[in-house]
Amino acid sequence: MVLNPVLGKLVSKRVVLASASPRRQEILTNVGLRFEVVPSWFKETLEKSSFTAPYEYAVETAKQKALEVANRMHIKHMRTPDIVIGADTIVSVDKQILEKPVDKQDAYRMLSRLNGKEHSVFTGVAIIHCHSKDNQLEMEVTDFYEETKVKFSELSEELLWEYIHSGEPMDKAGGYGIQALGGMLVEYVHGDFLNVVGFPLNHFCKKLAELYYLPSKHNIQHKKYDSIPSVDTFENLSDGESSNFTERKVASKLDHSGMHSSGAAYTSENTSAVRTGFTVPLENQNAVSQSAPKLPSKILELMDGFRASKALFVASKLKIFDHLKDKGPTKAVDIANYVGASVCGTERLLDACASLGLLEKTPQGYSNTDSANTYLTSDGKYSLHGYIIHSNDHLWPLFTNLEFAVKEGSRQNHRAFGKKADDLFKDYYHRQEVKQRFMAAMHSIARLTARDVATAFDLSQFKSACDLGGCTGALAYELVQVYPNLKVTVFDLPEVIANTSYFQPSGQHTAPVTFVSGDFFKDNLPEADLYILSRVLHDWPDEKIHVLLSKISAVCKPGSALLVAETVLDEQKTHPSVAVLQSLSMTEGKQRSSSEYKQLLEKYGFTDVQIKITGNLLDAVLCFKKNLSL
Ligand SMILES: Cc1cn([C@@H]2O[C@H](COP(=O)(O)OP(=O)(O)OP(=O)(O)O)[C@@H](O)[C@H]2O)c(=O)[nH]c1=O
Repeated sequence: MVLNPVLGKLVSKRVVLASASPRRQEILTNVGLRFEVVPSWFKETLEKSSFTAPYEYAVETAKQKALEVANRMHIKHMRTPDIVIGADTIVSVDKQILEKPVDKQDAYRMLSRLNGKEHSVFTGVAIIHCHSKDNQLEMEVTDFYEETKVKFSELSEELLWEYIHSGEPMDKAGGYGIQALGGMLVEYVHGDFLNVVGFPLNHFCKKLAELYYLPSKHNIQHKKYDSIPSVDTFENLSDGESSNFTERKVASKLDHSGMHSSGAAYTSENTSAVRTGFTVPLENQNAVSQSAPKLPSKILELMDGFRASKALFVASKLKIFDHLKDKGPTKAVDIANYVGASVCGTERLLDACASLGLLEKTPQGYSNTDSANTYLTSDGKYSLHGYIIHSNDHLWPLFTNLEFAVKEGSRQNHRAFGKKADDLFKDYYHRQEVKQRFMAAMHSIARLTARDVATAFDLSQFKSACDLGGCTGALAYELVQVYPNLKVTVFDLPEVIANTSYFQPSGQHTAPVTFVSGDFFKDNLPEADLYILSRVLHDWPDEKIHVLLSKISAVCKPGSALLVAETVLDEQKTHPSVAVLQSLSMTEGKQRSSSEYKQLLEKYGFTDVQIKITGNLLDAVLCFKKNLSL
């Protein structure tokens, strides 16, 4: 339950907390907000002397933390969140800014400065609303700060050192945690206590109310938002894109005076627009247009989505991106000749790709965008070409029959391909060409996700791993790069193992990876300290999973572990949509939430189940075989 209706407005949104702070996670979880945690990689190294007031530093740092995550998720992980929240807490005393101490001596220096005095704790917060339009990331930044005054008692040296040796100060601004032992140092607090802990919840809710409350025409200029509206008021709230958030966006002026580190312009106003690579439509610069009905852009985008997907598929199939790689601008007629297609048809396809941000068009011709070079050419390290072709040749026909799939509740292989696959993978492996296509598709996703899966947990304690259904070995090769002492066995069907040589990485020492053929439902599993199931569990029905997990549990020695890589659903099972939409293929398996994975794995004797949402297409779940002596 979400008590506060403002937070309720976020229920259907993909919210990301760009913070590693466990306190922030707890404060927001406690009020029922559902979000994904993607810690920011932004280094807190802004030049403090360039800010006139300490809170400006906290706000800017919060903003940069959130922008970094929004950009990374959009570009690197191709998962654009709806909202990214960033925060930064600092302590200010005698015009100095104190952050987290670097060591015990530093903690002592900080606590001594605070001793017996009043200081201010500032938390800067940035709320970034993101939209992906024509593959460009559009962001709207709202930021604010909260100040709380805290006074320390006069404390003895001995007490300060005792406190420092407790270890508590090290990951906390100013070197103390008011919510725990540090509470004993504090004489009084004036202001929001949670602001000191790391997140000004009350101010955050007010800010959301400001963003989502739809004011009438009369009060649009004058309404002051200094309280969280009552539930009644919230009956005026509208949903999603028709909310006041869009209204405010229309009213905001675009001020190109500010540039953030990635070069996108944003205003320094409280609510501001960050726009990357696009111009503001004229009507949006004019506040008069507020009364005009807004385009339901999300719905229109969905309505057209199939055309966009198919344009991408056909351009990939015709190898247009391969042809344009490392080439200057090329005329449509030359591309048409190369691909053996009509000039007029090719030109329309090229224009469509340019409009989707996949190609660049100049008077000299068409060329690849950077992301086309990286992801759409067939031989790139992070090429998605294999998965795109699989989507066109396999998923598209299945989804064309979605209506039957929903009505009958079953996979539509017979309608799509004229035959019923009695076993999920039999059809794939029947023909060489289909087998290669499927392996290339799996390879694409594995390459793109391998680093995040391999580093989601510290696996350096394991000497040997066995990747069950490890296909081309993409994850295995990544694991041995990250953990040089690890040896990985890739275990997969003989038909798969026979075709893996094509996918071996070049220029990498391949010895720590070996391939063993077998059927993980029937054959003995190779011995290992760590078993891996990447993108396996969601494909199979409960009976098959029972066979597989029972076998793994039986061979796993106490203390050994199982790493599962899947897209983990939120508890409501509506996000991330990539997994929810995948379910529509109607395989007999299913996607699961964190609690479902935990329950499933515990049922087979695994404990200490830890789940890491990576922000990439695959998340990671690590669990350990129960120690019998416990
Ligand atoms: C004064 C005080 C601070 N904190 C913690 O101090 C960190 C500040 O550092 P930050 O840079 O704002 O955040 P972070 O922890 O580095 O996380 P991130 O957002 O990823 O930068 C946050 O954790 C806060 O809770 C407490 O837990 N209790 C207190 O009384």
